[in-house]
Amino acid sequence: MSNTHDVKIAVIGGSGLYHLDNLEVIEEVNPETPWGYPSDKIIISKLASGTKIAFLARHGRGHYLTPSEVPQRANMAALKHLGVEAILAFSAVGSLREEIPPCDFVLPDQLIDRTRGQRPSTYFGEGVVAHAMFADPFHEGIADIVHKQGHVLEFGAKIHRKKTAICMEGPAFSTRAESHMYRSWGADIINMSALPEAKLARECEMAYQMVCMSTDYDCWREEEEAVTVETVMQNMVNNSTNAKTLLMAVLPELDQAVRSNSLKPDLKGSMKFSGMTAQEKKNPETVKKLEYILPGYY
Ligand SMILES: CSC[C@H]1O[C@H](OP(=O)(O)O)[C@H](O)[C@@H]1O
Ligand SMILES: Nc1ncnc2[nH]cnc12
Repeated sequence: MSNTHDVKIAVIGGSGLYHLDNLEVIEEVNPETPWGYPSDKIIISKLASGTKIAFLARHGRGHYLTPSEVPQRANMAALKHLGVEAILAFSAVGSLREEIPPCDFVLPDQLIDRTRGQRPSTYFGEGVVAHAMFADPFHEGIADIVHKQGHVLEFGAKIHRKKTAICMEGPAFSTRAESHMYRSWGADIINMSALPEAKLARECEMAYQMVCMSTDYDCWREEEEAVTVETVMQNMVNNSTNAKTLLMAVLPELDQAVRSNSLKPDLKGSMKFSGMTAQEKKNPETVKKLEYILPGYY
């Protein structure tokens, strides 16, 4: 595994968050993985403290990939191969709850899948079968660290945790009937990006937490105008300032936790015993591809 960059933390920027400011850029990398190239070049930067972070714009800088087109297997594989162990994944979300107004932040702990099977969502198959544990799709230890720094948020924004996200296919927004249905299912926020990103991070044994930024009330609130890209991007101006402030507050403790191996739960090694396929039945080509993310496992 190439750990030459010594970068253990990655930040994924979503809609409206295409770069981080005021960081010393060390290098831009564009690795070809066995699943193709990532969404864009990965920017490796250094904080004043010396902490390095990798930044990847999920839809590409200039936003040219729809949520369904994001090469999520390549994105997660490239980060894993760089040596990343923890990911803060920012996402613009619609709120399905009165108490989560636009500009509030949310750390979900649960996830409902409403994607349509169009997105490659696993590194397994083609002759190597394995099943990752996914009961808790986000990382509680990272959520604890982020939540503790919620007080730095400006513009009156609050931070919520232990909420349920729903990930839809898009790219069109939901109908009112769907929005009401998601509320009745217990979902609190909605986006188009959490899956398969969270699942692939788990297969790569990387600790992954989405940091969601509310941009709108979707379309369930009859008295409110239904969500448009214009509303989302207006609120993303404040959200993106808050995301950068929060990040700077969170990184020192997260870096310390990752480097001292004290981030819990520890996912390292979790995929080692998840394989089902008999040695003699494994497809050597797939085994070779998997070496890129989980060397020596299969
Ligand atoms: C521009 S509104 C819909 C779009 O915004 C979110 O993107 P991201 O999660 O990358 O911030 C949402 O998931 C949709 O892709
Ligand atoms: N209402 C919404 N539905 C899906 N994804 C979103 N991202 C931001 N707002 C959204």
